[in-house]
Amino acid sequence: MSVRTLRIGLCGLGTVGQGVWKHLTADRPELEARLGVKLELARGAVRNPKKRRSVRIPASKLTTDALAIARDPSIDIVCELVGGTDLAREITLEALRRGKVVVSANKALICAHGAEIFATAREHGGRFLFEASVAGGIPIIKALREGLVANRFPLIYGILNGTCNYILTQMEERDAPYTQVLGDAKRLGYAEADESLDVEGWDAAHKASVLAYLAHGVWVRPEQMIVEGIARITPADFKNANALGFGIKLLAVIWRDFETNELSVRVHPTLLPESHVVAKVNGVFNAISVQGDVVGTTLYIGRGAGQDATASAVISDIVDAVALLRRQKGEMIDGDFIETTARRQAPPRIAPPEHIEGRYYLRLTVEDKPGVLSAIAAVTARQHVSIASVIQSPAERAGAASLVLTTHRSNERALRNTIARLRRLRPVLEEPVLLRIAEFPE
Ligand SMILES: NC(=O)C1=CN([C@@H]2O[C@H](COP(=O)(O)OP(=O)(O)OC[C@H]3O[C@@H](n4cnc5c(N)ncnc54)[C@H](OP(=O)(O)O)[C@@H]3O)[C@@H](O)[C@H]2O)C=CC1
Ligand SMILES: N[C@@H](CCO)C(=O)O
Repeated sequence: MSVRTLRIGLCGLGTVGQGVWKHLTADRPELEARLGVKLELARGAVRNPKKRRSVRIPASKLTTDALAIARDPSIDIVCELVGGTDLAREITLEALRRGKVVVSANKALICAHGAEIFATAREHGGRFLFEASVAGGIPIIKALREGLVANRFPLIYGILNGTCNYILTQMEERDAPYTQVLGDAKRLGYAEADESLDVEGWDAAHKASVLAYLAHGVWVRPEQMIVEGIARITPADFKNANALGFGIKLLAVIWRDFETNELSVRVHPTLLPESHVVAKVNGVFNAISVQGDVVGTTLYIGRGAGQDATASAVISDIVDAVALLRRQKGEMIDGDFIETTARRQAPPRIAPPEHIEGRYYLRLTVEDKPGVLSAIAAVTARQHVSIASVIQSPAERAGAASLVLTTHRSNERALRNTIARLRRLRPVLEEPVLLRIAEFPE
């Protein structure tokens, strides 16, 4: 019996694409023996074919026309690794309309166009696989969709951006300047082509949107989330957090109250108790805690970005794609691909800010003179925000003091109102810095 050859097209041969090319080339004999097919890295699309790359790719296989790969009838599996949402959407839809399997690492694309992509796949018998889109090498999509299918998920939280975790770790451990560490993260291939997506929290928001869809069956847009990045965190915040017994992590939190049927999705720098396992996850590593109503808490840790970890996830999807393609199309049934683990129940509503509760850390740079603290306390009191502790230290600017307040339990609405009023106080010299204090179980 002749062995079937499956042809793979890689749209994008940057950090991730070259990793896939490298490892698939090295592992091909082993994979082919296991899968019972021949795998051919048939074509690759790039913007600049003359660019030097870390893998050797015959010029005859390269094109600048990524859509030609999506439309090529001889290509069975299309890997969309160009990034962005415009060309990436076109590649994905063109390939799915032809019944191909599309493998993607592109969380921005899924967050913006996931509903359209899944609908197109369903309509045309294509398949869309996206393990690499969340948490790099951690198989969190498989865990949610397959391993935890028996569960509902009241709480999913964790570190979803490797670049930010790398930056925060380096700032805390080495006292390294923010811009220098960001430059290192870019050189190491962790950061997005537009690094503001990382440091402003949007990349983690895109990933949280993908996880929220898998867990709850609704697409939550970034505008419906609280999204705050790490750019305003200073070495003083690490010092203050340490003094209070905390570390600082950029966390994504997906919380659902099944009684009120409300859902909130947010991304923000968070103070985590130093003893918390997620607080100890450093560098480019990601960590995701998933609380299931049947299983309890499960935790996933691994490299969240970078060439090899991401290639590992893409290759796992390619292997799944081979299994899907080996089955007769006519025999495919809905159940062989579970799109979301969410139950068939009324979709959740987005929780209003007054229902999102927690404790807060507020850093203010203020004039160092009598009456300032009481003016600030009057504002918090009017918003029913109760202060738990105050740390005062000299600020960097002359004549100013840095005030760090921590609060008892309050809510997002009250804190928003508090900050809006504090901004208007004359002795408050800079934009307040607000961090959340985690209250998660271990
Ligand atoms: N880097 C990482 O750690 C991770 C990245 N991802 C995601 O993977 C995807 C790819 O990321 P990454 O590899 O880092 O990105 P890169 O910027 O390194 O690579 C992008 C690739 O796409 C090619 N490309 C861009 N525009 C076009 C175009 N118009 N036509 C043809 N080719 C084009 C580029 O060509 P050329 O090389 O000629 O410029 C390059 O090869 C993104 O969606 C990203 O979010 C997901 C997980 C981890
Ligand atoms: N820029 C992303 C890549 C992985 O999705 C990160 O740093 O996490």
